[in-house]
Amino acid sequence: MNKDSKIYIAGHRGLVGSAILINLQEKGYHNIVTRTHKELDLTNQVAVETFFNEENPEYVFLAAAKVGGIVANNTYRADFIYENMMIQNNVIHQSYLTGVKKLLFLGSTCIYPKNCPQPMKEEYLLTDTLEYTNEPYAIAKIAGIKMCESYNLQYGTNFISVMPTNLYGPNDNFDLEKSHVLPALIRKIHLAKLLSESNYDEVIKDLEVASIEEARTYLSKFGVSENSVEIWGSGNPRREFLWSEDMADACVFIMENRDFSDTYNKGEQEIRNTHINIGTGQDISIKELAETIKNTVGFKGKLVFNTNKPDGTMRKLTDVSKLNSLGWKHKVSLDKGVNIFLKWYLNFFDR
Ligand SMILES: NC(=O)C1=CN([C@@H]2O[C@H](COP(=O)(O)OP(=O)(O)OC[C@H]3O[C@@H](n4cnc5c(N)ncnc54)[C@H](OP(=O)(O)O)[C@@H]3O)[C@@H](O)[C@H]2O)C=CC1
Ligand SMILES: C[C@H]1O[C@H](OP(=O)(O)OP(=O)(O)OC[C@H]2O[C@@H](n3cnc4c(=O)[nH]c(N)nc43)[C@H](O)[C@@H]2O)[C@@H](O)[C@@H](O)C1=O
Repeated sequence: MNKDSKIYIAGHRGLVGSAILINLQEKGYHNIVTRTHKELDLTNQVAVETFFNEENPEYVFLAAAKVGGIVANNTYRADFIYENMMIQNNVIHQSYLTGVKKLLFLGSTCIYPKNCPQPMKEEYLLTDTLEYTNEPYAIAKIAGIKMCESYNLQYGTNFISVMPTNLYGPNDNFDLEKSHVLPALIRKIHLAKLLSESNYDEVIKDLEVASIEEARTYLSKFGVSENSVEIWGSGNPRREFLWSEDMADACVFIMENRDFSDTYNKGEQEIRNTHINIGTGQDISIKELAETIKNTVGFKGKLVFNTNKPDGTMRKLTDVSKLNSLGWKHKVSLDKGVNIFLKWYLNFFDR
């Protein structure tokens, strides 16, 4: 990519897409094309075809997807498989047809088997069955990896896939039902603290409700009160978390420094491992994460584990040796990230 290259970021208002946009702008890339979901529905084949023919981007970051936490994945199973397959089919196929020079497809570490050996190496893809709560999403993501690989092998395209671990950062989703664990716990524990301080105006403002009674009724559905906060599952699953700006930096680094031909080495094993994990290589239990957030927020109440909610995969620690050997390593530790993230969240709701 050079600084004048025409670059399309699909999903530029999301958690990762917004961080990629800032990262590219900071590095001097200035010919960036974006469309909001409202302006261009990527599940619409004709609209995507028209867009690619009119704009002719040279490089594509595919960061648009139907995304959510464990309960959203398990509840909206049809939406997760349909929308993700449609978005990636349309964007990847049109990128091929219009001669895009390089595309980066964002998958997820949930592509690996439920009981995968740890840490998870790229080569463990398709070696066993998947975790059921997010199987539709994972199958769509595996289809995306195989689509990139297949187009490269048959048509000589240069499409690269990356598998991010759990991410968090500015522009994250804080919806208490649909979000991932880190934003959900920041918001739930912060609201519990506000209740414990009788700071009802702030609770009402955060939840955009009419009264504190309405707020309490809503929060009780999520086990949030002045005395305690409900944590889904047993607290025993372990997760790895990467700050979204680090994720964006890794994406731009790979687009700048890596080609499909680097990963495709003509041996069968290499063809199966064309994707690259992106993570920190360090994980933490949900219980430890909840305690860390509780201390950072300064909440004095209890954490209550609800084992009627799913645990999901017990562990998904990424092996990041491939990424590290390319010369990229994360910068933001989880402790630092949780601190900046809490500040971002408080400023966001202060606007
Ligand atoms: N967040 C995480 O922890 C992880 C994310 N990933 C992957 O990283 C990528 C980015 O995720 P993330 O930034 O968190 O997701 P977000 O939900 O924050 O952003 C996704 C973006 O895609 C857009 N989008 C969704 N559907 C459509 C559509 N039909 N047409 C056009 N735009 C659409 C959304 O717009 P709108 O909001 O308006 O619908 C949004 O801007 C995804 O591929 C995801 O699967 C992988 C592992 C972990
Ligand atoms: C990124 C990744 O995200 C999803 O997989 P997940 O890692 O299971 O994601 P999660 O962040 O929702 O949960 C992590 C753990 O945390 C526990 N947990 C506790 N309390 C809350 C809570 O309040 N909210 C949520 N969401 N989880 C909670 C929860 O029970 C689970 O044990 C998939 O979309 C998958 O497809 C994917 O790619």
